[in-house]
Amino acid sequence: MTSLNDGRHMNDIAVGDIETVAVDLADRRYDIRVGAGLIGAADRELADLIDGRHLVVIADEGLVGAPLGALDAALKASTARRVDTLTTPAGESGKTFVQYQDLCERALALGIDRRTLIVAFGGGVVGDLAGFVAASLLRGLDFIQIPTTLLAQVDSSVGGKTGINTRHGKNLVGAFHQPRRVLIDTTVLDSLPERELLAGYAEVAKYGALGDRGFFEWLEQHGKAVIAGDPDARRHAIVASCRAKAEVVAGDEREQAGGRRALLNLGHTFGHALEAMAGYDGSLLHGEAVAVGMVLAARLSVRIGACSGQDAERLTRHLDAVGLRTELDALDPTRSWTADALLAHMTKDKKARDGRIVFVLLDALGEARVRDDIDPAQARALLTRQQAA
Ligand SMILES: NC(=O)c1ccc[n+]([C@@H]2O[C@H](COP(=O)([O-])OP(=O)(O)OC[C@H]3O[C@@H](n4cnc5c(N)ncnc54)[C@H](O)[C@@H]3O)[C@@H](O)[C@H]2O)c1
Ligand SMILES: O=C(O)C(=O)C[C@@H](O)[C@H](O)[C@H](O)COP(=O)(O)O
Ligand SMILES: [Zn+2]
Repeated sequence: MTSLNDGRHMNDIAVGDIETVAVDLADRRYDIRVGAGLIGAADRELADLIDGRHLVVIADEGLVGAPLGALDAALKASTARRVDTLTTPAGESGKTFVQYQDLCERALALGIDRRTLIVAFGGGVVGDLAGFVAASLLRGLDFIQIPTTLLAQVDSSVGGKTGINTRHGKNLVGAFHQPRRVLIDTTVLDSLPERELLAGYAEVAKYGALGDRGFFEWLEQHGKAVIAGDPDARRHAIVASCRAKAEVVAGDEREQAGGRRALLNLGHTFGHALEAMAGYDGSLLHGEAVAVGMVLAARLSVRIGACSGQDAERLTRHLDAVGLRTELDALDPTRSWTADALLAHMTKDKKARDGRIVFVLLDALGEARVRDDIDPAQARALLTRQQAA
């Protein structure tokens, strides 16, 4: 493992083969570029977009050191008119109104204009926050995503959902704002702590569970290699995930009723409620909540007769096998995750309609469906039973 501040210059890493995944959104079409060493090659990779512009990098403060140094050096070697960097606190507790306001004010103090290009450099927190800053500053600035966590590389940097948390729940204030490009440097994950890798892996497994049984089977064979850092396995998992997400987003950019994008919320109806209850304090990471949320969604699917117990069990076994927690009680045994409190949070989910909770459930492993016909008593009974277990 490479530490963040070991002095190694990421510009020194040779750029390997690069794969391109297109997000096909007509006039807002963009490319996701995946390869080793792309941060140090950002000047070349972004040359067509930089073109004499003022760049404002919004970076996770935890990346100060080698990764940010490498990006800064590459951007300063580009044709940018000027490069400024604003850092913002690491972790979920930083995805707030306060940080959003602070970043907007600091960016405005730099003398930005409508040609300023925002560069989001960090995990999903910084991507969502910087994306929302870009969506709203001067009513919309171009932005680039350079994701540095597994979660951000496979999910949050793609698709244009940006936003912040509120005391009422996750991502309740935000905007759809697509990036102009996504630059995925697979080597930056070498410094990511295992807990964060695992949390990101939950979103990788999600793509298999919701729509691609073949990919899920591949993950059963190679998931541990993805987490351990095998370069080929990791790259395959990232590219396959980006392809899956790009396809869904291209077909349903804004999560319309009846569209497919809501499927990407598998595990999130329960997961976001768990995160809200945990208080965004780092005790429960987004991906960790999604893993438990997917297991609860699978069990609810079995309970209503939509999915076989074997498939639900297989999903749980795989998440368990790679090292993710799958049971409510394993999250924090001292906390009471009561059904009432969880259901109250779930009614505030953005998918809810007219007071009805909308779930993403499984018909089978690899086949998910959005369900607005679930009696909340079924979810209550499931959650009550999980607690008693
Ligand atoms: N917009 C979307 O479509 C979407 C999709 C999924 C998740 N999300 C959001 O993403 C957020 C979670 O993102 P996350 O899991 O990336 O968490 P994160 O952004 O908090 O990053 C996790 C931690 O890793 C550190 N870190 C980042 N890169 C590193 C690196 N290369 N080496 C070492 N440490 C590094 C950060 O400082 C932070 O402490 C949640 O807020 C979630 O709601 C959004
Ligand atoms: O991109 C999407 O669409 C997703 O649902 C991806 C999720 O992994 C992500 O956590 C997203 O932010 C959740 O969406 P939200 O609309 O419930 O905030
Ligand atoms: Zn998610």
